[in-house]
Amino acid sequence: MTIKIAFIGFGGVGQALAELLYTRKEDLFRLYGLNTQVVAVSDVMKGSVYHPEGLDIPTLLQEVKQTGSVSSYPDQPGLVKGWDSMETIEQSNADMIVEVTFTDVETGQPAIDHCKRAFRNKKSVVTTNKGPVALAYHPLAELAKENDVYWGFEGTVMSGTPALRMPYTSLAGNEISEIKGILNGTTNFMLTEMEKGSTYQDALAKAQSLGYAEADPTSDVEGYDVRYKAAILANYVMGYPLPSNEITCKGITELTQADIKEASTSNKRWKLLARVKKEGDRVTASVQPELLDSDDPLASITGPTNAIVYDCDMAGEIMLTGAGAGLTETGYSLLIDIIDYHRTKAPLIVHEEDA
Ligand SMILES: NC(=O)C1=CN([C@@H]2O[C@H](COP(=O)(O)OP(=O)(O)OC[C@H]3O[C@@H](n4cnc5c(N)ncnc54)[C@H](OP(=O)(O)O)[C@@H]3O)[C@@H](O)[C@H]2O)C=CC1
Ligand SMILES: N[C@@H](CC=O)C(=O)O
Repeated sequence: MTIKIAFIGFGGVGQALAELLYTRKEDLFRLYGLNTQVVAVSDVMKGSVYHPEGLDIPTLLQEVKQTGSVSSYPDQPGLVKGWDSMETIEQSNADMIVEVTFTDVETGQPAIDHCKRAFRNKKSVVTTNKGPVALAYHPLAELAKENDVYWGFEGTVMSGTPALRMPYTSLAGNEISEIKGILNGTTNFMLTEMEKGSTYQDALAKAQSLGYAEADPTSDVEGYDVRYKAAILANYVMGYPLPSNEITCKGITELTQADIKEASTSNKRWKLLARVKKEGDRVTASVQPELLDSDDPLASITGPTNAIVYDCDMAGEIMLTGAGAGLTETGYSLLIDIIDYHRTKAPLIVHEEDA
């Protein structure tokens, strides 16, 4: 059973997943009977290449590293170059679209249209792009269902840490009255670096170089990235259609080094917190820096690590902590979804070479 995969977007996260699919290939087959084949990559600046019988992952990664583009992938019979994202989604023989373009914090595009086009063409989608889930969860979930395809988005909240699957599976049956947490790796990393004496600009540059920040880091530092994550938690975990523009949002841009120093002299720490609260039939959410006592479990979360606390009526408070950003970690989140897809959908797929 082979799952044919097309990458839409081939930046840090896309390349990290490609690397995992290659290096873990034998284990994935041995452990889960999972076989994958990358048939297409389509990226704006890094070019586009498609072969119905599969592309060689080390060659793809090497071409991107050496030339900045997959357009230099060696020509061979059947190879197609130059398809844009929509042509790749529609015309390739991929079963699964890996949507890893940048997250647009205003419109969620072009990722929303990529998901729609894929579902209408009976293709499943796994994504770490927050836009489609934060802005269009309900219509997209409906469309995926109508077309009997899979939609996975574990990495949209806390990267490879199972912040969405855990409440869905392991906390099932609880009434969750509040979800709060540190949900952005870049800003938590920056606050930690600034506590150690780094300037705001140096801390941001370091977060960018480590692959934690968004393509436009304004999304991180102004809190828009966390606002999307809070919307995802409200819509997906709490089942409430909370529009992201109804979530009050303040980032860390007004926090100075003096504020951070003053907090630590009084045994406190600034953290950028999201809170999603259920009150009666309503769910409300906020994103803002909060001053926490140093004995608060969330105060001890440093660097790019994130943490989330689910306030459950039966299980009590459950806290989950782990990576909030990072290329391998986020690539891994897509792999979790692909394995899940394989477990639920793959028995339906039969390609000629499997028969
Ligand atoms: N990095 C992380 O730790 C995490 C990232 N995410 C999310 O994962 C996604 C990918 O992140 P990351 O890989 O770091 O981001 P990058 O900016 O490295 O990669 C995004 C890629 O998408 C490409 N792209 C943009 N628009 C299109 C389009 N219309 N068609 C095809 N390709 C397009 C860009 O092309 P080019 O630049 O060549 O123009 C770029 O190569 C983002 O949505 C991000 O929010 C989620 C969790 C953690
Ligand atoms: N830029 C984001 C990436 C993950 O969503 C972050 O820093 O958390």
